Amino acid sequence: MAKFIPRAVFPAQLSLPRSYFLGHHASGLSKMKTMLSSIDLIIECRDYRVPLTSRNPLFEQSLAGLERLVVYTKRDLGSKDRPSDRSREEIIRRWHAPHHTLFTNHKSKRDVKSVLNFAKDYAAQSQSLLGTRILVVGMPNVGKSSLLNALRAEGVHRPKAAFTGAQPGITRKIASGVKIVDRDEERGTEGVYLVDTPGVFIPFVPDSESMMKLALVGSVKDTIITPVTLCDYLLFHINKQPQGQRFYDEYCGPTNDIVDLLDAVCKKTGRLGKGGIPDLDAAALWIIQRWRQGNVGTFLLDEVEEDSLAKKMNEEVAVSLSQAKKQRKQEHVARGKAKHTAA
Ligand SMILES: Nc1nc2c(ncn2[C@@H]2O[C@H](COP(=O)(O)OP(=O)(O)OP(=O)(O)O)[C@@H](O)[C@H]2O)c(=O)[nH]1
Repeated sequence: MAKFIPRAVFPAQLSLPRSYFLGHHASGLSKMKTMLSSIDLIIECRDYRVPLTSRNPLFEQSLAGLERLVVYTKRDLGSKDRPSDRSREEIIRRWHAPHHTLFTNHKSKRDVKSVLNFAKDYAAQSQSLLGTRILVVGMPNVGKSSLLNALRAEGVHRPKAAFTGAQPGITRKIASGVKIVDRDEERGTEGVYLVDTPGVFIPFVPDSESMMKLALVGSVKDTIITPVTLCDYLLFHINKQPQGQRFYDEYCGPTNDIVDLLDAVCKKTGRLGKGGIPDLDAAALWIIQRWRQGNVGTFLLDEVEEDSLAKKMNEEVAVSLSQAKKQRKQEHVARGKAKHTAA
């Protein structure tokens, strides 16, 4: 039998939307800016599976100058604590230096404690008389509220204070501070409070592949990109993993054809519509959900190398320059039209 060769590239999807910047993202961001003077520390949450694509230039601009802890959430979905995972994390740490970086699974006591200890040490150092206020920011659905709840449970043994959910946009407004560390007389520190914020999406996603990555990790609603396209992109990544096809070999042999895979899944799992027609969308959504739950491999969608962040930042500059050029052109055309109408 011929050796299976996975696709080397995924074709650009020119018709895909590349923005998802909603009203509550914009209002959340402007409210955050007005609060910064009363904030001591920022915790920026990033999804472990997309350490580059989840970089939001809006946070870089708005939060520059403030002390920041970068927390990579959902580590359990991207790492098995192999030596290769640990060396990747070292690279990511170096990207963010001098900011401190931590990697968490919200269900791991050890991971949650590492964030809590950072917050306690920070509070001890800053000796704020009014207590320490920490703003938690990040892309939609990255796990901000889950982290807040886990920190509160671990730190002050109190019940959940924020709603969480598998779709983006559960948190719509900035809440008031939630206590995660009590006043400590011995250390002479006041309490530590976390302020949860709505997820804020990137204003303009540079390419269709980045949009699909953000959709796969759940930063955009599942209705924005068709499930079959998204699942096809996931299949592209699955096939790139060593023995990736073992995640679907109970349905069919190795394939680069998403319809073949979905067809086989529909037949085996009974996802059939009227007249026995395979429900490809339902099968695609099912595979995507299984991946999101960690049942279809533990891998990243971004490639992490020492210089990847620098490259990404250069791309961002190029995109914003070309957008500025486009905007100037549109303004020029609009001015021309206005003159014509006036004449
Ligand atoms: N596997 C795993 N799932 C997580 C982790 N953290 C959060 N989640 C899940 O991710 C989903 C989103 O979590 P939320 O805490 O609601 O995310 P958010 O960033 O507050 O979302 P927005 O309301 O869009 O701002 C939920 O289904 C959580 O259970 C994690 O460390 N590991």
